[in-house]
Amino acid sequence: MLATETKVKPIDCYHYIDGQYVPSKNGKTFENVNPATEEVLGVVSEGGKEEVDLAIKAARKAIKGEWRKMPLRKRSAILRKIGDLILERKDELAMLETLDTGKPLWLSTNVDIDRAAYNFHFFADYMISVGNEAYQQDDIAIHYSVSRPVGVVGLINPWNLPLLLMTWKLAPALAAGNTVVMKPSEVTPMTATVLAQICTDAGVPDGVVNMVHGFGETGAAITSHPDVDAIAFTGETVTGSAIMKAAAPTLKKLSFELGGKNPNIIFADANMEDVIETTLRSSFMNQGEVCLCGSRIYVERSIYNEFLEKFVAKTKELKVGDPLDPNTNVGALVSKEHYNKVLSYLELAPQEGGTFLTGGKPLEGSEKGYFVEPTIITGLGRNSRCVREEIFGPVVTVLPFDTEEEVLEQVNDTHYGLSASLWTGDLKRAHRVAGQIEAGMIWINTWFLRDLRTPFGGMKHSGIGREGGAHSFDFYTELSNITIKL
Ligand SMILES: NC(=O)C1=CN([C@@H]2O[C@H](COP(=O)(O)OP(=O)(O)OC[C@H]3O[C@@H](n4cnc5c(N)ncnc54)[C@H](O)[C@@H]3O)[C@@H](O)[C@H]2O)C=CC1
Ligand SMILES: O=C(O)/C=C/C=C(\O)C(=O)O
Repeated sequence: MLATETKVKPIDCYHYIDGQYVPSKNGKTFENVNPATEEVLGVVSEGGKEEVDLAIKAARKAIKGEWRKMPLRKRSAILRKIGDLILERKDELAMLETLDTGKPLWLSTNVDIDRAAYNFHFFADYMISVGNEAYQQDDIAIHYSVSRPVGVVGLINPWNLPLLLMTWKLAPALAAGNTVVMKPSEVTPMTATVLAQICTDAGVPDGVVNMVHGFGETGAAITSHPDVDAIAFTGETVTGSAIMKAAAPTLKKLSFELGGKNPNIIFADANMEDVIETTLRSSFMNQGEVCLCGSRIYVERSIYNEFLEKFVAKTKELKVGDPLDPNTNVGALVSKEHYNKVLSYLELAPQEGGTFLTGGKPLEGSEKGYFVEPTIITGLGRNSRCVREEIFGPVVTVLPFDTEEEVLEQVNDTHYGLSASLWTGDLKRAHRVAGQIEAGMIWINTWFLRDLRTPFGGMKHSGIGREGGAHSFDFYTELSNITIKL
């Protein structure tokens, strides 16, 4: 531990199959490392084809069981209970999340774990309020639709918001009556391991929630398995592409939330104080490891210098370091591999003509842990790799622009299309520009303001489909239309 000792002990992570924690049959494990200290937190069972088969078999059996037939109100009450139990175990879960990810403990507590509970509370309410379509066609016929669960769903997740993203998929999947096999990231396995037990404690029948730990090969064994009906995935764009290929022979339903290189567009008439405060969050929250972070910042030329002066000054005030210290703003990057990836872009930036206004290097004086100083780069060309590629760390590029047309052209000149944040005091311009940005989610004069009913997801190489409210239900259900001739 660094500054603060903790009573919560890290856990070894086992698979969860048919309501039981189980090790791998062949005893294979790998180490789980705390990215802030480089200490080994524990071991994780590494699942192979055998564990994936067992988990899918349990889920397949359970799909015929009581879960999907359970009265809606009872299933909803179980979802609510899962949310309650997450909140009851909030301190423990927050600490495990921080030990696994390196993010500040206050962030795990107030964002990740709160939202994980809310994902269940939201869908517990949502599931009892939705109905299906019905149409009367003159005096000829009545058409109505009935829904059923998709079946066995594979939920595959990354390491940046481990419990938040797992529950974002698990809650609607369960609400719709499916059974699941979860595959958390190999880098952050602890909170999903606890979540599996919480589901059982809340009354979810055995076999409905299963989990297999492991690397990409374990995920691939799920995505290619003939007895899995659908895959919901969040992670890298190239992984999404590999999953699509693996899922093709068995024509699985797919939901993808992939990478991004999101623009912040700041016009001269925006409220500078709000701009600076929010840009600080959209750049460096969670060490920049949020798919929605705005890492390409475009500023209208007349306020470019003023923006940079204020933004750099505030960035320099950010405290980087011990995730357990309540004053820390930016913690450790999630793993050595990811740290090296981010550092490789910091090496590249000057070669591409960039200048660091702050940061640009590992945290000074830090001997252990994967800490990188929040970094602002200017002077890069629009085609430089640092401007075009997803770095997924505390690194932003800032470029000036002169006209609306010019900035829109640059903003849309990318394969990604996840989110954007647009800043202006002119309402007409706000609507006009927002309507032309090729992204799934656009915030005006704010960032990461969420309502779980809204469509969440990306276009182009940033994803397929949308999550949230009715959109999640669309994915996790199959519809049959029934027509009665009058
Ligand atoms: N936009 C987003 O939401 C996120 C994007 N990323 C991006 O991805 C990069 C790497 O992060 P990772 O977690 O390693 O992402 P990843 O896409 O490699 O892994 C995400 C999950 O997919 C699994 N997986 C990997 N290969 C697979 C395969 N062939 N078939 C099935 N499952 C597979 C992994 O084990 C993990 O559970 C980051 O540097 C960042 O650029 C990471 C996290 C979130
Ligand atoms: O659902 C949310 O509010 C946030 C989701 C964030 C991601 O999907 C991500 O960072 O990968």
